[in-house]
Amino acid sequence: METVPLSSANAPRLIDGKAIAAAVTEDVASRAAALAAKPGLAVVLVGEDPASAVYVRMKSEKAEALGFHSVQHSLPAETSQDELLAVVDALNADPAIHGILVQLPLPAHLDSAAVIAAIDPDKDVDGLSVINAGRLAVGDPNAIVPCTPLGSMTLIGTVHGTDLSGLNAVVIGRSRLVGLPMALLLAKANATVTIAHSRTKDLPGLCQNADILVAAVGRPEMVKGDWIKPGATVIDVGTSRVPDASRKSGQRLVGDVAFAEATHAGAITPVPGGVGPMTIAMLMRNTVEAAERKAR
Ligand SMILES: Nc1nc(=O)c2c([nH]1)NC[C@@H]1CN(c3ccc(C(=O)N[C@@H](CCC(=O)O)C(=O)O)cc3)C=[N+]21
Repeated sequence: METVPLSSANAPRLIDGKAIAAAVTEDVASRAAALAAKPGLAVVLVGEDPASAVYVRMKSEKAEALGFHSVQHSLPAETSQDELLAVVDALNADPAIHGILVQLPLPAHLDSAAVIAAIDPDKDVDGLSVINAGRLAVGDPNAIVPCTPLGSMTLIGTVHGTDLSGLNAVVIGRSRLVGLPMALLLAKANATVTIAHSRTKDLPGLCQNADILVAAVGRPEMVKGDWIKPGATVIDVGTSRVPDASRKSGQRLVGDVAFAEATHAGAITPVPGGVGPMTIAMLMRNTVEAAERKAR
């Protein structure tokens, strides 16, 4: 690989997810204030995974900051399937709750598909249910779209606008939460989309053809600099914690892209401060929208 020196002259444009998320949440706050009843968001956490606990707290705090009715259910790791389903049922029946998020992954003894299926589709602000996945696939405007892809599309829009005609997009990852819905949204926006995954042949060569590259694998710095087409827009969905002795915490957050090598990208999202804040902003947006629909 030819190494491109890091200089301000050829550095990629940084896509400031934090600032764009702030604009989204400002709009959400004004929509929330216009409603007679506060939007209600319930976040359910099972077990004590520390990373999940951090994210859940960030979500609850953001909801409170926006004037939402915010409830958090922190259940012990040994919660049974029936106990968790009873919590979901109670939230489904609660008219003060418009959005329900069950933090994933759940402990191994729980059946997450059955839990997600139990959430009222109109309160499924994660967009994970079969109903919302189907609505998205067929273009039903009532689809609740998963937050990370929705936020990623907004970030792409700041570079390319909403019409991606003629652009090649490669999505690495095919998960229900990110890769699959991301590919659908890109195709809907007229991009030519390829879904890549662990069995893809010549992933670097495929990526080199991408005008828009979305990395959603969860493998730290997997995408190398020479995989990136000069001028490409790079959306880095990964957030992995890696050991870093120079930090007080002993670790640092890195994406799926070797950021320091991406000097010739046209635009790139940093980690942290890129897709992550957009995910939370879009969760708030999906919740206020669910509350608006209920009020109609
Ligand atoms: N049902 C469900 N829905 C989810 O949306 C969901 C989930 N389960 N399980 C885990 C993943 C992960 N996730 C993130 C959200 C925000 C940041 C975020 O804001 N990150 C900050 C950094 C935060 C930090 O310092 O740790 C940033 O990138 O700037 C990251 C990751 C949502 N997830």
